Amino acid sequence: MIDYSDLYRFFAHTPALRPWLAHLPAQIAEGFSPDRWGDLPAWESTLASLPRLEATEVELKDAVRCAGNLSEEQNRQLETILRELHPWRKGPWQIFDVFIDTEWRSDWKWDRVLPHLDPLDERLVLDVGCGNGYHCWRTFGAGARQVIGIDPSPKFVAQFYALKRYLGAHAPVDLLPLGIEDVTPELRAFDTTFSMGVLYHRRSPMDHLRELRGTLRRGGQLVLETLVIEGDLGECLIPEGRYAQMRNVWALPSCATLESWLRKCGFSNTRTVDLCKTTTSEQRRTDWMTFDSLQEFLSKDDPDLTLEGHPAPLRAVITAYAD
Ligand SMILES: Nc1ncnc2c1ncn2[C@@H]1O[C@H](C[S@+](CC[C@H]([NH3+])C(=O)[O-])CC(=O)[O-])[C@@H](O)[C@H]1O
Repeated sequence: MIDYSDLYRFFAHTPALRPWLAHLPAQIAEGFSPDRWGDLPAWESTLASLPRLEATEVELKDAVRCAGNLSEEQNRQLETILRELHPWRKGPWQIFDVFIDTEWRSDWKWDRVLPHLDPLDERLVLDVGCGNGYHCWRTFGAGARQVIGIDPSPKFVAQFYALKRYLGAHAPVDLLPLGIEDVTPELRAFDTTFSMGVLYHRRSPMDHLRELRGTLRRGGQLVLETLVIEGDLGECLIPEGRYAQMRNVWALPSCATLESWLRKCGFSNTRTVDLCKTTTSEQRRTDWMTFDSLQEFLSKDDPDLTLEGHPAPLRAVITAYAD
C-alpha cells in the first residue's frame, strides 16, 4: 500500500536499526494483509483517489497545517475523500481549507509534553501507538532528525499517508502498521521513545515497560503518558469489566506505583511531570468522529466517575531515562 523504500534505505544506513530491517518488510506485509483487514482495499482506493495538490506553505511547529492555491471545488473534493477515512480521532489538522476537527485535541497533549522533552534536535524518535501520527509531525516540527511511528491499526496508517503527501511527501516521518511487539527486542536504537495512551491497553504493563526500554539507547529519554489513579505507592486499579466503555483496559497505577515499575524495568530519573483530568472539551464527538465519546462514557450523576463507577480518566506524563 505504501512505498517504504526511503525508510528501508535509512534503516540500512543506521547500524542500530539494521537488526530490525531483516524482519521489517515481512512485518509490514503482514500488517497490511487484506486477510486481516477486510476494509483495506477500500482504504487503498481512497488513498489512490486523493488529488495531486501542491502545498505552498507547511507549518509543523505550532500546529499541523498546510496551505496552497486551491479552488473551492478542489477543497470540496479533498474533503469528501478524506471523510471516507472516518473516524478521525487524533488531530486537529488544517489541510488547505479543510479543517479536520478530530475527536481529540491532541495538540493539548503535545503542549503538556513538549516542555519536558530533551531537545529533539538531531534525535531519532520512536512513537509507539502513534494513532494517525499527529504527534510524529509535531516531533519533527520540533527538530527531530527522523521520526518513526508504529501503530497496528492500518486505518490510522492510511490517514497518516493521506496527509503526508501534502505535509511533506519526502519528510523523514513515517508510520509502520506494527505493534510494539514487532520491534526487535533490545534494539537500543532510539534517542527518544514516546508511549502515549498505550500502557493501559497492554495486558502486561511490566512487559510493555521492558519493551520500551529495549527500544532506547542507554541514556535515551522515555516519555510515558497513560491513565493513572490518585493513590500511594503500591496502588493500582485493574478494572474487572470495562473502563469508560473500553474493553481493553488493564492497569491504571498511581503515579508512585508507575514510577517504581519504571525503576524496576531499567529506567532511572523517573519524574511525573504532568497530571491532567481529561475533559469533554479535549475528547469529544465531532463532525469527523461521529461515534460516542467521553461525554457518553462518564456517569450521568457524577462526572468524576466513569459509567462503570471507576474514577474518571486522569492522565499522567512521566519521563525517565534508559539505564
Ligand atoms: N500493541 C500495540 N503496540 C503499539 N500500539 C498499539 C498496540 N495496541 C494498540 N495500539 C495503539 O495504541 C493507540 C492508543 S491511542 C493513543 C494515540 C496517541 N499516542 C496519543 O497519545 O494520542 C489511545 C487513546 O487515545 O486512548 C491506538 O492507536 C492503538 O491502535
